[in-house]
Amino acid sequence: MSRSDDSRYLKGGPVAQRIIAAVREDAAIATAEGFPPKLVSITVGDTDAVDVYVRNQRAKAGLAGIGFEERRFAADITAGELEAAIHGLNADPRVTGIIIQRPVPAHVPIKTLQAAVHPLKDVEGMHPASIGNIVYNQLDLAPCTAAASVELLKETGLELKGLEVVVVGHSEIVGKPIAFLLMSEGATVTVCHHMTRSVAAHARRADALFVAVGKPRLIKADMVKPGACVIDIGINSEIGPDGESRIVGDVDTESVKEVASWITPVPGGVGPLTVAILLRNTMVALNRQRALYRATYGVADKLAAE
Ligand SMILES: NC(=O)C1=CN([C@@H]2O[C@H](COP(=O)(O)OP(=O)(O)OC[C@H]3O[C@@H](n4cnc5c(N)ncnc54)[C@H](OP(=O)(O)O)[C@@H]3O)[C@@H](O)[C@H]2O)C=CC1
Ligand SMILES: Nc1nc(=O)c2c([nH]1)NC[C@@H]1CN(c3ccc(C(=O)N[C@@H](CCC(=O)O)C(=O)O)cc3)C=[N+]21
Repeated sequence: MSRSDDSRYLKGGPVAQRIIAAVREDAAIATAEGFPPKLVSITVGDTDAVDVYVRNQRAKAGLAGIGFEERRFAADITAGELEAAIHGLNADPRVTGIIIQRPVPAHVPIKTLQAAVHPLKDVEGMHPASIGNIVYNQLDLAPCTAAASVELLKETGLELKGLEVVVVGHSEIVGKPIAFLLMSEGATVTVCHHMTRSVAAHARRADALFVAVGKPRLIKADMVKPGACVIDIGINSEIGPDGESRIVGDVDTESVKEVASWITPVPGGVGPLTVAILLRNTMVALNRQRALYRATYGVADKLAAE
């Protein structure tokens, strides 16, 4: 391999910084015009991956000039109480965006919660109506992790048209939207899941391999085509050799980086970009709300003046 280790790592930080700088400018203008953006996060129960995400959301929202509020609920809250809380946030004009952190406890139907978020405040693009947009090739507000993963693939400069892509994992929030985004870009997409007969056989054909499963070191070097781009989406907590808790992805990075031409590190890959895109989506939501406001009250003002 002629390239240095470092150039093989596809880092999310620099792309995230560019996005956050642009969001910061937009947020400052909107705030000066009387529309300060604000994101509300809903967490139910306790999960390590969610804690990392929320901590970074708070920090980066602060940098971008977006208000951030975390609502934490006990794991035994009822679905009805959660829905009521979401309806309250829908009705609050100070709230721009709502994100429901996954997973939620098994007794709470996640789809009902996602459908309760008003589509104009759906900064993750998880309402059924929002998911529909990416099927129709309207891509300006897509689920954040999926958008982040595809954006990192684009950083390689690879031609997406006709690219052989394999996605391992088909969750509604990561695997499926990645497949739709890539189909929109002209890639040929294969999606694997736990019933796939041989994930390895598919993975070895991929020019770009996306992995979102939640199993440390699931993807080993012999499952990767030489020269491929590997996007590791997993965020798993484990205890390292030093006895400290650490975050690892779903790919055995040490061995795979010897075969792949590009690999996203964990931490430092998809994660930071996911946070940046969540903030960018918050501004997309704000602009849609402002457009509706203008269309509704702008016309009313004109009528009143006539
Ligand atoms: N970096 C980021 O921004 C984000 C990271 N994540 C991380 O990504 C990972 C996946 O998250 P998420 O999609 O929400 O997880 P889910 O548990 O919802 O989905 C996991 C998927 O992996 C599939 N799967 C399970 N075992 C295998 C296997 N042995 N081979 C192939 N496929 C398998 C499952 O298939 P089936 O349904 O058929 O069982 C399912 O489609 C987690 O580590 C999570 O923490 C998640 C969101 C954002
Ligand atoms: N509705 C919903 N949407 C999600 O997108 C979602 C979710 N629920 N539940 C939890 C998972 C996990 N997730 C992360 C995103 C960024 C980092 C992140 O910023 N990681 C950094 C930081 C590492 C650190 O600070 O230690 C990194 O990978 O470099 C982590 C985890 C989003 N998820």
